[in-house]
Amino acid sequence: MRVDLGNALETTPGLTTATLDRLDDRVAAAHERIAGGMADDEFGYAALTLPETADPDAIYAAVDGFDRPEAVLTVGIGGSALGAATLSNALESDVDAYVLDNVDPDDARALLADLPLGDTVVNVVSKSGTTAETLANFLVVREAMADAGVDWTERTLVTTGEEGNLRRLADRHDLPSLPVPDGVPGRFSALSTVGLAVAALQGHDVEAVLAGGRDGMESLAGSLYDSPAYAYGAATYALAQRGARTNAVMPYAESLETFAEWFAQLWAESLGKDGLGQTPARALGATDQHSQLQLYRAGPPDKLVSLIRPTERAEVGIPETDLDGLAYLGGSSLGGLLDAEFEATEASLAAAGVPNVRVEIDRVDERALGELLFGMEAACVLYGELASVSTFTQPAVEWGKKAARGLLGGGDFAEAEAVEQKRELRID
Ligand SMILES: O=P(O)(O)OC[C@H]1O[C@H](O)[C@H](O)[C@@H](O)[C@@H]1O
Repeated sequence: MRVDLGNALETTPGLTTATLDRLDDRVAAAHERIAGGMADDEFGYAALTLPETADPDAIYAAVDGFDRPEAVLTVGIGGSALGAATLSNALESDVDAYVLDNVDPDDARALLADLPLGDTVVNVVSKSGTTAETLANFLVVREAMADAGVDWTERTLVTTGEEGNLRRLADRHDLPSLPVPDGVPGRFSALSTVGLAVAALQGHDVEAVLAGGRDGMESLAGSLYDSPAYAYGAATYALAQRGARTNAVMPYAESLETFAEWFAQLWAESLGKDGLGQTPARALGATDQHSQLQLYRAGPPDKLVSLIRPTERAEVGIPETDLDGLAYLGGSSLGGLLDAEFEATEASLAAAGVPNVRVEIDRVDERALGELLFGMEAACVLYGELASVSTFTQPAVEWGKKAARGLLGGGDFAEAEAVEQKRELRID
């Protein structure tokens, strides 16, 4: 992963090299804290050791019993789904991957009607084993399988913590199961059993993903000038301090569209604390040049745009044409056009004084994705250290989970009472 901060200099809000130099002492101290947390397997920091501690053989062994399926359906939400989805939507496979995260009845019904249930592996993932959406969806999927005459116990893989409803269910039915590693919050679990089981089921090279993560680990250092991940974390932090409240993440590759979703959870849940944080916005280049870029360039000067691209792409030539005004496209390629759009967007933002950061990987493959996921996690942890927030908790999300559970009669939660107190100003 390579990071180029040039277009964040002398912008509004903006950085100067003097700002970065001053920040670098704090990066050194934060790096020591992070390295210490990793060495002691502290909660959260342990996620950054996954490239070394995750066991690919255990993952392969857990999925071994399922002959290459036609499809894999992940039932999970947030950190229990987005890492796996990022990998499966980035990498090609003849095993189709689907995610059931939301509890939208129309969507669930349509998905289940289309799936070849007899040849699908259901990958249920929940760290807590109690998330209402995941368990409800799983009950629906299980019933659909039974209705279709499929023995769900033969087609289900469970990934969960040591306790909770899902662990009990796996034990009761002797289902193949994987543990969620200790000390790893869901949004930091992409490089663990949570994110990698689907990759294994799809025939991807799990070891290469972890090797990419190790590349990322090795590039952590006590100076932002020596570490692309820390350069990204430090620059985004400093820009946020100066007013870049929104970070629009814009990969220039369809295959990385889900990466932006994964990033959004990582950034929002980890850093949105104590009135601080940076709102992640999801965009896709070049498509969103034609919808969102106007705002990013000419709207309120409270944004940073992160432009992400692979430097190698598939070669698809654009045929020559003698149509007036289009001849310039002929002989070029779709990738060449996309790269030109990427560079034009950077320049257009820079010309308007809007800070933007370039993040590049060599190509969209297992190794580069492992490095990218690790790099952004490390960037986020560094940002959290610099901002002094509790990066690895999500109390605001837990509040809503309790309120919903209380409403559904799943226990006595004071949070549910707040729902009754909703104010109204109705216009019918
Ligand atoms: O894995 P689970 O326990 O089911 O949790 C799934 C998700 O639930 C919550 O919304 C948390 O805020 C997320 O961080 C988590 O990823």
